[in-house]
Amino acid sequence: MRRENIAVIGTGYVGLVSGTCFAEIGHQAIAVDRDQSKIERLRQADIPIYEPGLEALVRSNMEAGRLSFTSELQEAVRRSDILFLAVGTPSMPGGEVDLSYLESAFRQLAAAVDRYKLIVIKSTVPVGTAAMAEGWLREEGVEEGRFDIVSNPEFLREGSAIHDTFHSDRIVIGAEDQQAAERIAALHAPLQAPVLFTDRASAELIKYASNAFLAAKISFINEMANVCEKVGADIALVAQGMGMDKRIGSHFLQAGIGYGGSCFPKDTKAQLRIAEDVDYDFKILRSVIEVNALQRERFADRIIQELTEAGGGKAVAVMGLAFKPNTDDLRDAPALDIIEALTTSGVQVRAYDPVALEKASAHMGRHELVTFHADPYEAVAGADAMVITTEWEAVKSLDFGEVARLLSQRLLIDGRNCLEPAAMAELGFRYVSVGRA
Ligand SMILES: NC(=O)c1ccc[n+]([C@@H]2O[C@H](COP(=O)([O-])OP(=O)(O)OC[C@H]3O[C@@H](n4cnc5c(N)ncnc54)[C@H](O)[C@@H]3O)[C@@H](O)[C@H]2O)c1
Ligand SMILES: O=c1ccn([C@@H]2O[C@H](COP(=O)(O)OP(=O)(O)O[C@H]3O[C@H](CO)[C@@H](O)[C@H](O)[C@H]3O)[C@@H](O)[C@H]2O)c(=O)[nH]1
Repeated sequence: MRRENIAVIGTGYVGLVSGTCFAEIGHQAIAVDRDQSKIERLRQADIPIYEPGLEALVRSNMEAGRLSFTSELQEAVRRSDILFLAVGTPSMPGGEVDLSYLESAFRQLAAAVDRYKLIVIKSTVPVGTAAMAEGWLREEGVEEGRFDIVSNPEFLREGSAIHDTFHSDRIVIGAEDQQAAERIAALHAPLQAPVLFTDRASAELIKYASNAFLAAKISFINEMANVCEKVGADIALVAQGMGMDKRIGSHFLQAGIGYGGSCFPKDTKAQLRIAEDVDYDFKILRSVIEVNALQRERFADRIIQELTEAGGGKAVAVMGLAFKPNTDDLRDAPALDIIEALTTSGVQVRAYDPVALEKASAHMGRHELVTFHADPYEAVAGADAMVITTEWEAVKSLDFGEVARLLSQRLLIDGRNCLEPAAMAELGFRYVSVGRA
């Protein structure tokens, strides 16, 4: 294998995980971030995000001299032959993608293009961005022939990012230049993943299409769950039966309070906007987004209805703040919207999360109706109901006999369908879940 000198620009989830994994498979990787405090922490192998297994991998690759961190972008570019861009591409209020971080990184790196550089866009970007980035480099005076730009979207999930990288379903390489494409494929060869070569526009679109399709699966199963509640069917069995059909597949059919996180909400809105910009009304996607927002609202309404029917309780323990287990990421976390809806109705919230508590309290600030608890039993003690918003193992494995004793009313509302209805009923709970009448 040819050992490449790689710079990864941006050390969020994607930059940090992919830079570390490139080092792990034998390349020389330097990870760059403009956030100096992040770089100082990373140099001590102090990982700013919670991602299982990442710290050990960063540490061992730093010790082996294959991974380093810097805030000097141009220095990193001079020392490297392949540059991966993994900066954020957040949503703007109208759904359009904010490419300002990407543009600024391209313009900054231009001054350091002292010889041929192979530049790879790993950030999720709208169709046409790779072509536009060529224009940014030319405007900065970089000569034609000194670079190629390749699109190589990232498909890892938070919480299982390292596993996903080493067991990738596919590596998509969108390029105009065949040699550039083959070099990026060779770089990934130790991962032994299937490679799909495409043009750049198709690669850019594959990323949005994949996220939009997965989000659609979730909204579909959530609507089926809502129907199940009305007709007295069980969504878990419906999903199981559907998933046994290989054409449908069993993944992403978990009904609940809908999707959140740093990707699905922003990427579905971006894809809708991309379609609008070419005069296409992407009707399914519009509904997927609407259903997802409604699912959170329905759940908050259900909690209030259950509290009222149980005699007007006013305090709930909200278990899980991160948008999914095994991450401390709070971006577009359903729990935060649900807490807001509850407090707006005057309900007191006793919030628990095994890893995201500190971030959540910093993010939400002080609120007279919200308290944060590092101990799950303390969160539950004296509350009128327990609400599950993230299916953390630490929540699923609680001693529910003890929870029943600590709650002032045995009301358990499970937004992730992660507990067994019969077992909860046996403990005397009124157990409410999504789509399981
Ligand atoms: N988070 C995920 O699970 C995931 C998965 C697949 C794809 N993506 C996509 O990957 C991209 C990055 O996502 P993320 O969650 O890792 O982002 P993030 O927002 O967590 O991190 C981006 C990092 O880039 C840094 N940065 C911004 N401008 C810079 C510059 N000019 N020079 C150096 N550093 C700079 C920021 O300081 C920040 O640390 C996005 O486009 C996202 O949609 C994310
Ligand atoms: O059956 C399911 C599966 C997921 N979710 C929710 O969907 C959201 C996203 O989950 P997941 O896809 O596991 O996490 P992400 O880390 O956001 O990963 C998605 O977004 C990334 C960023 O683009 C992509 O790289 C990944 O392929 C894509 O799965 C979370 O809120 C989950 O709770 C459900 O409600 N039901």
